[in-house]
Amino acid sequence: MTERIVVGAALVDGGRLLAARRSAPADLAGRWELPGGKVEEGETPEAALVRELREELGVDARTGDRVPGQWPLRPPYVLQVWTARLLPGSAAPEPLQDHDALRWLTPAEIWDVPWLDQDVPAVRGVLALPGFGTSGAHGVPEAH
Ligand SMILES: Nc1nc2c([nH]c(=O)n2[C@H]2C[C@H](O)[C@@H](COP(=O)(O)OP(=O)(O)OP(=O)(O)O)O2)c(=O)[nH]1
Repeated sequence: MTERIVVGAALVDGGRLLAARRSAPADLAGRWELPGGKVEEGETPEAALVRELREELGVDARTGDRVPGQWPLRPPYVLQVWTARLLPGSAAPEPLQDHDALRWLTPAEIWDVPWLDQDVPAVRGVLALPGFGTSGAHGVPEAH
């Protein structure tokens, strides 16, 4: 079976990570995830992430470094994560599609929400990024 990629964004702003609560399907609703979605045929993961963030949250974002690793989801999907930042002038994220709540979490708050089980190792990877929690050093330089 060919592996298919789901991309998740480690969207960081002011030293906080954006977490999104899923509103569907029923078995995932109420749990928290990294916003993102399935990479479409012929699309790069980075382009898919920018598209998904626009569709789901109404934001303009750019991707930075990839968080090392990949995590199995329901076959054939695997989760890969990229750091991302809002572009200057972007709207603030809103839960437009797939989510019913958003939270910006400091590193100390990161385990305050019930992440999807399969996201826990990915979120650990985000926490391990050099400098996460100290402004401006998340693998994505500040946009100017
Ligand atoms: N976006 C996202 N999806 C995740 C995460 N963890 C996880 O298990 N998933 C699952 C939920 C879904 O079954 C699948 C991604 O599907 P999606 O519904 O977000 O993707 P999509 O926007 O492309 O939706 P669609 O084309 O299927 O309607 O991966 C995560 O951190 N982020």
